[in-house]
Amino acid sequence: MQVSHSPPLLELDQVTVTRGPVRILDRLSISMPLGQHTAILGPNGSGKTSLLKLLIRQFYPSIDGEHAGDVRILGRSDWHIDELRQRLGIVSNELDHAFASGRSGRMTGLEAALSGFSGVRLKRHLKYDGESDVERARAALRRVAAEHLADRTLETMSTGERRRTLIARALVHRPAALVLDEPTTGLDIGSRAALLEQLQELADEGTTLLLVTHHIEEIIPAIEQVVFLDGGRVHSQGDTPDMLTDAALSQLFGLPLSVHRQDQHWSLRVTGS
Ligand SMILES: Nc1ncnc2c1ncn2[C@@H]1O[C@H](COP(=O)(O)OP(=O)(O)OP(=O)(O)O)[C@@H](O)[C@H]1O
Repeated sequence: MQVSHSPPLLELDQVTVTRGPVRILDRLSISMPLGQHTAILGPNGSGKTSLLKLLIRQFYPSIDGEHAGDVRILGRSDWHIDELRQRLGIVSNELDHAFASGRSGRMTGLEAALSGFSGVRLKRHLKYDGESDVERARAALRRVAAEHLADRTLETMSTGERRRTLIARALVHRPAALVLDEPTTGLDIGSRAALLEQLQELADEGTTLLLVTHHIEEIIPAIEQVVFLDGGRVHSQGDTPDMLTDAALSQLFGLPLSVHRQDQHWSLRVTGS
């Protein structure tokens, strides 16, 4: 593990988020060093999307009694969203849907990558700094083997092609970390393997990965730490091989499961009761 002396990538200290009577996140505490590739794994409804919304400032901690939780990213709580986007690349399912069709879907791969500089989602709002940014956007597309998609519109791309283009969009600022929300959802077996290999390469090149998922197959060899989320709380956390056991995953997902590992790839099967 290559952990830097920079502030942690992410620190959540006793964060509660409530909506009416619903306690979506419940005194959640997580600390994740920069340089440590981590997966947050949890069943449906465990709070994964809500955690992402905290990172992109769509959710804020709720006051819980006397206590207000704190979300610190790279040591700071008070980020402006534009500034934050330069340090933290985020590819969420919501972003993926937004770019799949409509006016955002009419952007080309290159325009979509360029839109990462200002975070806009429409071609007419594009703002970037001339040829040097165009070259950086092309370099980001190259990093995820998507340069050939530069002139194709997103609405004509396959799910896997669009996903890679959006990862390039998140990479244009060369962020310290990349946050990915179930990155292989909707991808066939070949596209999934190719994308996971590219994520492994990005991790090897020094981009910290934070993967939020319920697919154990997405836990690539680079992932060193796994945090189990359940009912808006951290259920447990630890080194990947210690966490991905039959007993631990059966308990997390609430049914008998058996874990398999072959050539550093994880998979999960439901076993007979
Ligand atoms: N705005 C909201 N108002 C009320 N309840 C909400 C709201 N947003 C989320 N929840 C509830 O909070 C819980 C966690 O939701 P969240 O979407 O974060 O889970 P998740 O782990 O991402 O699930 P999935 O894997 O199905 O996407 C769920 O029970 C959900 O119904």
